[in-house]
Amino acid sequence: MSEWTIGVIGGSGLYAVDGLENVQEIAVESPFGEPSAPLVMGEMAGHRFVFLPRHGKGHRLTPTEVNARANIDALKRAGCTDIVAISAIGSLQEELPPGQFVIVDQFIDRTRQRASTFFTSGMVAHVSMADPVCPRLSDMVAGASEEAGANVAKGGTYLAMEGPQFSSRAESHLYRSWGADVIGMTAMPEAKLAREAELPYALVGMVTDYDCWREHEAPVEVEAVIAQMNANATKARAMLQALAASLPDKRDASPIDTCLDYALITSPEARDPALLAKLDAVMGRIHKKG
Ligand SMILES: CSC[C@H]1O[C@H](OP(=O)(O)O)[C@H](O)[C@@H]1O
Ligand SMILES: Nc1ncnc2[nH]cnc12
Repeated sequence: MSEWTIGVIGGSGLYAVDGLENVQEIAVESPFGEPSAPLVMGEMAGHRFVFLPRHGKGHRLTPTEVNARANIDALKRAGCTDIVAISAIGSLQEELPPGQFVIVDQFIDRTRQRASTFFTSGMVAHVSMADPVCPRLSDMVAGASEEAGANVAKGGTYLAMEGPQFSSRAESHLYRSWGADVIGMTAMPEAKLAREAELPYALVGMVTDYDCWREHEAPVEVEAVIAQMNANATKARAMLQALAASLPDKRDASPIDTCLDYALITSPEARDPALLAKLDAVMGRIHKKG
């Protein structure tokens, strides 16, 4: 039996996956609020997959409204061992054209209106975000993306903006000057929360547009993003099938599986029992240890 359960967070244009067997839709309750949608659970090539459309059924939720805490908590409750997130991204670099897949490995977080930690007053933790994605999972999704026929850039810095409006040209130039390669509105705080929940996370970004920094080109509009995403979505689905086919049954431990061992700072007697109860999934491994 496979030791992997891959949570898949589908972004704009990817609202379902292909090839799942024994599919069940389950509404998972989270103490952090409502996840974006019920979880779609099934199997591919003998491995469990759990799919969640980030913006909800019919793309109801703005990037700010996506409850990333509830989503990550629900995926953890559903037994996910790892998370593959998929996102539409704007390109800030000439050599990353629409259609290109970028396996993101760094972030600049410019979001400002989102709950970005599970660990609030009564249970404080400081996880490392120096290396914010899982290298093993990122390598696997890079290989699977190539197998699906995509042009793949391994590594890239993702600027997370609040949205929902796209950037001004001045902002787009500023982010380029900071060394950002791609831009989106959702992978933060998602990646931070995955790390707090001890879930290895990889982000497959699919370039849909050149944002608005190219002075002589029309600025990004949703219509163009969706048209390009529809073209990319077939490859994204094939990438997931290639990933399933490439996974061994055995899952070696990742250092991310136990990263809270170095992150919790509140002394046991100062911990808030009510918050600890809410963290029964996020800190499930530590609760079990007693
Ligand atoms: C539809 S354009 C902007 C929208 O697309 C991206 O969503 P996701 O990351 O969920 O694929 C971007 O972050 C914005 O939310
Ligand atoms: N240009 C862009 N800016 C922010 N998010 C995006 N998602 C896709 N394209 C984008």
